Amino acid sequence: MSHIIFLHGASSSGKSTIAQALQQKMAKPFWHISIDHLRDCGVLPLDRYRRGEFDWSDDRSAVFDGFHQSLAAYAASGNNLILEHILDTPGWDRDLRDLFRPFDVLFVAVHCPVPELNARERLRGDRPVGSAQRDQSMIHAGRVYDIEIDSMDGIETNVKAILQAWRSDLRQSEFNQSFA
Ligand SMILES: Nc1ncnc2c1ncn2[C@@H]1O[C@H](COP(=O)(O)OP(=O)(O)OP(=O)(O)O)[C@@H](O)[C@H]1O
Repeated sequence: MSHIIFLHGASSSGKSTIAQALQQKMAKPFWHISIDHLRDCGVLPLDRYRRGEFDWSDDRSAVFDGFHQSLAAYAASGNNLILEHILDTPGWDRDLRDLFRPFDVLFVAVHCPVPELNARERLRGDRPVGSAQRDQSMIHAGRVYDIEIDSMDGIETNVKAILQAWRSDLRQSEFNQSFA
């Protein structure tokens, strides 16, 4: 059975940083995958959306549906995934729970204190400061995780905690088959 380690946190909470470090520590190959990777390698005609030639709101749903189904297809073919993603749209949680049913999913909350989130956004300089704070205040509500980590504990501690949870085989999140 393929494994999916799902890092769920606001933008700038540290998901990519943790995913990269975790990938180096796993005893088996794990893909590190995110919608950002599609965005950044030219799969989508982003410049044409930005110029207004296409309307992103017409296409967003199809893009993410395809992304979500591709994740399940990768896993169904025997690939293990470290997924970083944000469940910020109604229905995505249900879609992913259905798609990931055949797989072993470790659902990880990545938290970060608000002043640090704002500082990271300020440093990145490519997004409005405060948007991550807004996301963070909403995306974790009602979620049930296997493990919750705080980015301020440091990458090494976070990776160790995730590895320990993954190896424990104890799964209690909303992605678990027996979750009621
Ligand atoms: N533990 C940490 N301590 C200090 N800085 C960190 C830490 N983790 C990440 N950062 C920094 O915070 C910024 C955002 O980190 P990262 O890209 O990992 O977050 P993310 O959650 O993947 O964000 P996004 O969803 O926007 O891609 C980066 O500049 C990164 O270097």
